[in-house]
Amino acid sequence: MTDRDLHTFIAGLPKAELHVHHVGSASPRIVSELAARHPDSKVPTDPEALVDYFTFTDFAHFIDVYLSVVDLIRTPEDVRLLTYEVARDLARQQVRYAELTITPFSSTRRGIDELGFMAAIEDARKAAEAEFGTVLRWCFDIPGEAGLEAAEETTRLATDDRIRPEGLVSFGLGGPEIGVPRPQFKPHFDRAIAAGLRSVPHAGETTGPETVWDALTELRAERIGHGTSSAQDPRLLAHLAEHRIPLEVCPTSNIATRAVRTLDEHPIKEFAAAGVLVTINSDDPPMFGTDLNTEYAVAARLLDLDERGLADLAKNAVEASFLDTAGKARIAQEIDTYTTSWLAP
Ligand SMILES: Nc1ncnc2c1ncn2[C@@H]1O[C@H](CCC(=O)c2cccc(C(=O)O)c2)[C@@H](O)[C@H]1O
Ligand SMILES: [Zn+2]
Repeated sequence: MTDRDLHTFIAGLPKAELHVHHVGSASPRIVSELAARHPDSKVPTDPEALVDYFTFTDFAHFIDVYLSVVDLIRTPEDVRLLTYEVARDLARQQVRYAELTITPFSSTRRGIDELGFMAAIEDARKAAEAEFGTVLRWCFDIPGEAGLEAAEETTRLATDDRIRPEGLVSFGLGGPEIGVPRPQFKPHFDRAIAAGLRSVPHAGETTGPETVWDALTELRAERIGHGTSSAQDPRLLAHLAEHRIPLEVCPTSNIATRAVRTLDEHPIKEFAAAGVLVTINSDDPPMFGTDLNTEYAVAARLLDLDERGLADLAKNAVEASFLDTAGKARIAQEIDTYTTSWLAP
């Protein structure tokens, strides 16, 4: 298969995305529009200048820049625009289903009314499903570095029946890991799980495998965001494989935040060799100069996959998703039909 064929195949392949951040998905077009609405911001309005602005020296720098984009989102209408446009970008890549990680605390602490925020994301979700056919679900994450107040507020927004949005399926934990031990959030995850949410913390992105163990044992993680450092612990890899706990792998993100030095050093091969269920994701695509299709092409190169291998990778994400059985079967069938017809003589 030529590179061109590979890209064409991936572009048409029906996909699910499990690890992509709401604000981190704001394209240069969306960022420019928001920056123009709020001209006092330090974020450049010129899409070309954004390329430099989105070049990071380390993970902490990435979070600083990320929060400057969060500062651009000030009204429920900003939230609606962002969400709807993100869904449009996903639909263009044949993403049929996406679990979008949203940090409601960052918006409510900046003064957006909580019910207005929830109404805006739900309005965009319904419009996107009707107009683009892309199904969106939400993961509300705790920005761990903001501490227990943020954890408490995120848990309240995710579990209060008068507030929590219909599309919410899971509960996460993001931001820096260094100096932010996972076990302190056990009570919050316990409450979220009791309220029917699935546990999907980031872990092992910027710290070692012990953080992944903490996510599993303390936060009862059903999937792990990144889990990059799991490769350093063969017993952990065996545990992930045996218990079918998927990793949400985001290769280009790990290079952009300097969590991994080069793509060739990325541990995705070790994960696959250990039998871990690997899913491919884009994390904060425009900030990392990527998109989901590009991440599939990267995975194809690193794992040496042909069309059937890529289709299996796409089906991993469907299997690891929080869709119901019928929803999973529908997308998996679509992937098979597409692949069979592509390969037909
Ligand atoms: N690759 C990533 N790995 C980890 N997280 C990632 C990644 N990409 C995006 N995020 C997001 O970054 C946010 C960080 C927000 C944060 O730390 C913070 C700290 C103090 C105050 C405030 C505030 O709002 O005032 C926010 C997280 O909520 C998460 O959703
Ligand atoms: Zn992430």
